Formats: sequence, C-alpha cells, structure tokens
Amino acid sequence: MPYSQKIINQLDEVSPEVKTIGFADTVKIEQNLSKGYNMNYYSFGKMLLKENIKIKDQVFYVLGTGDIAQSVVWYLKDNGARSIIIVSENIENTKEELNKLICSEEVSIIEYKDINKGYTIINTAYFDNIPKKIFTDFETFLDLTYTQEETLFFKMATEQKKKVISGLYMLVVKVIKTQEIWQNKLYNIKYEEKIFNKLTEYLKKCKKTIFLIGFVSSGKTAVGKYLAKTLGMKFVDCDKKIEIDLNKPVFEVFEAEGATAFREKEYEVLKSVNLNEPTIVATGSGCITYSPSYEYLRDKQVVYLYNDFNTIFSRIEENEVISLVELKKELENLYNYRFEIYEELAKYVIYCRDKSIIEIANEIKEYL
Ligand SMILES: Nc1ncnc2c1ncn2[C@@H]1O[C@H](COP(=O)(O)OP(=O)(O)OP(=O)(O)O)[C@@H](O)[C@H]1O
Ligand SMILES: O=C(O)C1=C[C@@H](O)[C@@H](O)[C@H](O)C1
Ligand SMILES: [Mg+2]
Repeated sequence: MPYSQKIINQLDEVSPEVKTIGFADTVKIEQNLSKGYNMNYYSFGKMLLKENIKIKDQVFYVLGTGDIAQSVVWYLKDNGARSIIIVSENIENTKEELNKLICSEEVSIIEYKDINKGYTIINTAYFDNIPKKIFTDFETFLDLTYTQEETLFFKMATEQKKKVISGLYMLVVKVIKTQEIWQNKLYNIKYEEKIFNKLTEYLKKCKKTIFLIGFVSSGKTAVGKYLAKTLGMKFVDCDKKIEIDLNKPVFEVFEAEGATAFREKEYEVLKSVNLNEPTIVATGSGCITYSPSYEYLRDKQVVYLYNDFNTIFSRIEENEVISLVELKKELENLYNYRFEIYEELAKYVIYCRDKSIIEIANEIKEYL
C-alpha cells in the first residue's frame, strides 16, 4: 500500500500495532475522528493459527521489505520467534527503512545470495528473479502476495511438491475484520472458514476457460464481456480476433475467403486460447458446424446461450439496415439445424428469454 506510512501523520489516533509497525492499511472515520489500523498484522496471525504453524523458538525467512513484510516480522517477533531473517534484493537500499526492526537481536537482514537452508519462508513481494535453490532448500512456503493467478513463487514451490499456503485466507480475514471495524459489529468466527472454503472452490472453477456458444445475436459477446470483467478473467471474442488479425470485418473475410477458410481461421483462434489463463471466449456462431472446432470444444466448459428464434430474428433485424423478411425462412432453417449441435455440445444451457445480460452472466457464475 503506497500511502500506508504517509497517512499516519494525518490520523487522529492509531491502534497499538500501527504505533509499533508504522503502517496503517485501514482507516475508520467516526464523528470526525480518524483511527488507523494494521490488518496485515492481525490477519497474518490468524493465517498461521489456521495452518498450525508454530512461532515460538522457530526460524523464519521473510522475502521482501515493504509494509506487509514489516508487519509480518513484527508479528513473528512479538510472538516469540527465535530468528527472523529478512531477505532483501539490495540491503543498502533498505537498511535505513528497516532500522527500527533490525535493531532487535532476533531480526537480521541478508541478500538473496546469502540464503541458507531453512524451514519456513514467507513471500511478501513480487519477484521474478528468486533463486531456484530456495524451492528445494525450504519446506513450507507462505505466499502473502495473493492474486487470482498463481505467482511465480507459488508455482515453483508447488512444482517441488512442498507445503504451499496462499494468502487467500489472510485476505478473507482482513476483509471480515475491516468490516467489523467499519460497521462496529462482530461476525461469527465460522464466517472466515466458510467464505474461504467457498472462495477456494469458486476460484478453482474460475481457472477453467469458458466457451460461450449460440446462434447469431444470442449475446455471446455482450454476456462474455460482462462476465470476464466481473470475474477478472480475460475475454476473447473469436470474430473480433479474426477482424483484428485480418484487418477487415468478419463478413468480408467470409465473403472473400469462403466458408471453409473462415471456419479454419475460427478453429485456429479457438486453439490459440491459452487454457492456463482463465478466459471467457465468445465463439463464432457457426464454428460448431466445423468438425475440428466441434471436436476441440467437446471436452471444454461450453455454455450455450439459448434464445428462441423470434428473439434472435428481431435482434438481427434491429441491427440490419435492409429488411430480412425474405431471409427469415432460411435463417430459421439454419437456426434449427444448429440448435441440435449447440445442445449436444453444451455442458450447460442458459435459457435467456426475458433475462438481462447481467442475469445471464450471474447464472453462468452460479453454474461455475
Ligand atoms: N439478454 C439480453 N437482453 C437484451 N439484449 C441483449 C441480450 N443479449 C444480447 N443482447 C443484445 O443483442 C445484440 C446481439 O448481442 P451480441 O452481439 O452479444 O450477440 P452475439 O452472440 O455475440 O452475436 P454474433 O454471433 O453476431 O457475434 C446486442 O445488441 C446485445 O446488446
Ligand atoms: O453464423 C455464422 O456462420 C457467422 C456468424 C458471424 O458472427 C461470423 O462468425 C461469420 O460471419 C459467420
Ligand atoms: Mg459476437
């Protein structure tokens, strides 16, 4: 938090932890009086408790020197750790800032190159140049830099089959505690575990890419965009991707290169989606009629946005300048032909009638 140190001078009052640590990450203003708190200190403690990590007489390595690192070091020190070794990228740049901490005998600071074998290592910052040997030389890895995507630290420790703990629980505790402070009320202690379990389950599913299928104008782009935004996932629109790649509207590509070349291009776009990155994909309406694309989608998380033909037709008509009356029968035949393929391929069907884009997106979230 960039201002958690600077803000202290602006506050009327601070909690005892903030007084010691020097960082306030939460502020409550009541009757014109402001008070600062440090949630990292409190939530880190709860996380260790949950994971049964003993502190007394133990040795800890802490990667990073920022506000989270300092709160963590204070917590470990206050709870009887034997030795806390802060690992800095560059000691000279951070020594002054950490003066108050390194003054105590149990806290020391070293550089990466000087890390020895240890048991527990706590990551508090984003590094891309962590020495590989850490992942074989330590046993328990705590990653407090919680993000929905795996950090390098988390990934490398997991690959070594070590005990790896993410910062999610700490984050949940922090959010609940902040609400307690802001709302002047206490939540049942069971909420922490409940919310954490629900989120863990939910995030596991979010990791999977979702492919939206459906007829022209069924809402794949509109729903997909909204869903990706609210879930913090990447969004890929196959038609848009083709337009960008070939620098012309899809219908022109379709006309100029023919249906087969277009379907092949669609298939390439589908395959180019990185399945390791949580993504919502709005597929091209007709891609399911091309067997390589159909086969590709078969084992994926495919959601069919079902709309009745009249809704579809009125949407298409609304967006066209010319009248489509003469084409109606042809479109209906195409709709009926594709309907069976969409249904066959879908792991989940959303009946979109009378539902708003937000309602449909929420239903997909429920399905997740
Ligand atoms: N549930 C809905 N309620 C109201 N309007 C909707 C809904 N879903 C989509 N629309 C509107 O219908 C039109 C077509 O939607 P959209 O472009 O998302 O469809 P699509 O499936 O991506 O179509 P295409 O296959 O042509 O790419 C848009 O104007 C969109 O805002
Ligand atoms: O339904 C279809 O076959 C198509 C729909 C458009 O979104 C484009 O993907 C393309 O024009 C083909
Ligand atoms: Mg679209």
